[in-house]
Amino acid sequence: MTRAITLHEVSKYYPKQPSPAVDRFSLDIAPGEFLVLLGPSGCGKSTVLRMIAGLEDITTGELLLDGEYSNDLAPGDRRMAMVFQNFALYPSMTSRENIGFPLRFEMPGEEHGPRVDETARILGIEEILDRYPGQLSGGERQRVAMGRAISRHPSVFLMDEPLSNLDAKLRAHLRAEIARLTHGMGVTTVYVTHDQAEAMSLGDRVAIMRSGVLQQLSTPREAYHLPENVFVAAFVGTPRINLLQATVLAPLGGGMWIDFGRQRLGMPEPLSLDHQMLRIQQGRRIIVGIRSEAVRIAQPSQAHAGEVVLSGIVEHVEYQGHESLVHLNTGSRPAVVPELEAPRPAQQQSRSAARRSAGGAGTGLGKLAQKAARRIQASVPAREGGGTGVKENGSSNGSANGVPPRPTHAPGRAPVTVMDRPAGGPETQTGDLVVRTGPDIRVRRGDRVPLLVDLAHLYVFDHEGRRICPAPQQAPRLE
Ligand SMILES: Nc1ncnc2c1ncn2[C@@H]1O[C@H](COP(=O)(O)OP(=O)(O)OP(=O)(O)O)[C@@H](O)[C@H]1O
Repeated sequence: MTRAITLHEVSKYYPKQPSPAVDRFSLDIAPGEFLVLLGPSGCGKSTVLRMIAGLEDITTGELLLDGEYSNDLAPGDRRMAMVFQNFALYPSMTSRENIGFPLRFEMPGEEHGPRVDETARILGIEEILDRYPGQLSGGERQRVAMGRAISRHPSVFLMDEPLSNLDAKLRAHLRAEIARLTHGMGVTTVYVTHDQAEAMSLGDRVAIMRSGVLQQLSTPREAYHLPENVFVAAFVGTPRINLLQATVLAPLGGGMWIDFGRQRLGMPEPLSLDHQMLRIQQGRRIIVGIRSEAVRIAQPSQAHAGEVVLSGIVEHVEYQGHESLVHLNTGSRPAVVPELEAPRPAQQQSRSAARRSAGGAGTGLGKLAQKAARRIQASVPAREGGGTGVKENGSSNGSANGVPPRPTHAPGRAPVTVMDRPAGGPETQTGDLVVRTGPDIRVRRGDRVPLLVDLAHLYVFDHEGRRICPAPQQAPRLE
């Protein structure tokens, strides 16, 4: 049996925390769907997962399982199995005993052997059934942990960064295995990760979160091609999308340019519908997003229809084997999305990892884990609020043009804070634009090279970070 999960306007307030860890979060997960919760550390992913599991109380809002109100359903009655980052195996039990352990409670008095053997066969771990966790590699331990979840025949898998403790090669391998297993079993899966590549490759859909607020719920393809805001655009995709500050110039006499300061992009006439919509941004600060594959190094004479000309000075070439990434300085000012710039502290475990190691081994849905979660003190840094607009050169929310400020954000939709980064500052030394090229590109540091930008893949975000081009209502559906 597999379940439908609905979260309706769910919020979570932890004691003594000024802002909610999860803020009016709504989501429908279909039976058998693989849904990924994606976002930076501290954005509330694990809290959502734990509320679904019943390990965390829901402060306001509703959880429905197969349409039934389930906020108060005991964790053990939800038929869900959890897989954690730290494997959570009992060190004094063999793999066989670890996999069979939850069956003592699920199938009391019954013979567990056949169920354990069946699970081991699915996972290809028959050979390690008689070994202890200390005698297993990280990948094998995680397979055993998954075995323990699978053997229960749950109706839902809840996976909290299950691959983060493994090296990159093993991660990629197990990722494929998880996709195969969960789809094969048709079990509804909710998977938490901060790794966008993992989310993109695994999820039927991804729910991208920031500061407790759902930013976008879509297929991975739509998140990449039609990001709803600058945060999603910057979070999804490697290398990160180029984000440049600009102004729209649209004089009454005609013509339209996107002005980056030292260079301008001329919009071809007649203006497309999307570009006509940009006219209302005349004089305002905008953020332009250009993916690195939407620019090529080529002479203006080679431009196709829809390509416009820029130029840049080569700062650095990153050789990647199958391609090269050319870092260029176009003299523009990059826009910074604060939550994405701060690196994940090396020493600090993710909060969910800290909570899990405090909880120790177990089935993950027991009282022990619940108590351990509550022991986590409010020692984490204060989070930013829901976002108040753009921090750039004192420009305000459109009121300078006589336009009244926008109302505060709709439930669950906070504007995205974007910060100014001065041109010519230390950051621009590594280039403000990254262009993807073939591996054999012959350019040297200091060369000025001509660039062609494909306008069909140009994103424009307003000063609050919302995508305005392609216009939300015009965007073609991808599926
Ligand atoms: N028990 C708690 N008491 C107080 N605040 C908490 C508690 N657990 C989590 N938080 C706060 O709630 C917010 C969301 O935490 P959560 O662990 O859900 O984020 P996350 O996105 O899963 O992060 P990570 O990837 O680091 O695990 C954070 O700001 C965190 O500080």
